[in-house]
Amino acid sequence: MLRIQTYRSKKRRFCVIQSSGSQTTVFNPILSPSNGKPSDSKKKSNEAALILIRHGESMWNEKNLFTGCVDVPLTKKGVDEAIEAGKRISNIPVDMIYTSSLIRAQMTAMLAMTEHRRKKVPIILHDESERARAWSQIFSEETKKQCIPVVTAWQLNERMYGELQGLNKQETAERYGKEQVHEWRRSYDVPPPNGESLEMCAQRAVAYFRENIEPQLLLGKNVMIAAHGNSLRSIIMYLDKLTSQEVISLELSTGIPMLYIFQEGGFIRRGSPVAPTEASVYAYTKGLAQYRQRLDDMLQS
Ligand SMILES: O=C(O)[C@@H](CO)OP(=O)(O)O
Repeated sequence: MLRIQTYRSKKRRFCVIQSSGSQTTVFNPILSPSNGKPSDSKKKSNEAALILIRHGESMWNEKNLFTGCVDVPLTKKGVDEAIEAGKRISNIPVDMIYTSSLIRAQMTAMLAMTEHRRKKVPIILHDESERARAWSQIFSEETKKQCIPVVTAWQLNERMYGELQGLNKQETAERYGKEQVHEWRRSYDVPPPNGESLEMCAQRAVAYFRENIEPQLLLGKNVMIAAHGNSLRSIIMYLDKLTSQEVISLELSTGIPMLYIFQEGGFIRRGSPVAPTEASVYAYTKGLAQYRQRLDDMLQS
């Protein structure tokens, strides 16, 4: 069973961003601009878009090494995948971005946003110290409206792969047997040696999602999460109510964004937008269709 921290409804009323360590920042959300540009979120909405994206190919994906919490950058192919993912979601509103603290997820989020038609600038919030917070302030309200806050959270990091980190996946399967390695990689509750099982990964990733990201969705904020194969598998298990058996066969490709609509407290899976011109995606909700229309109008004028 998933063990998820109980979540107090009181928290849902505040924009509280909890990031690394014990520090909690009260964030003043970037409000909808009033300059005729498309408003990305509605203040009083019970509907919001949620985009999940696994990072593009990393240099250790390419070498077929167990990566886990080792901080490895994207390959050239991974960069291209992130840009391609950005094209797929270029018409979906994004008000806030959450990434893990690992560079491959952060690169993916940033590269994807270079393709977004709204052309807001993603800005990483630094709260590692009081000084880091103070020194990264923006002093123009107008500029703030054209930015997207990016929250980095270690809780969204890849599952810690223990003593498998840095080992070749093929060689490990030859040494310990395919079945054992498959169990370590895909089972719900069997941890790799000295590492995290998916269940342990869920205890931090899903708790973070529920405590920090769901409140934003409830406020009508459209959110993108750039994270990892297993931290996202645990979140999808929660969103899609998968059993510990069903999650075994859940595989995520690198760089493919997945869209959910958050509506009346529930999540509706909408697959992956295939191209910016994929009409059906924008017909999912009236809000998305209207957003896209406003983008078209803005870019024509
Ligand atoms: O090596 C890793 O960290 C992960 C994701 O790339 O691998 P796996 O497919 O075994 O979960």
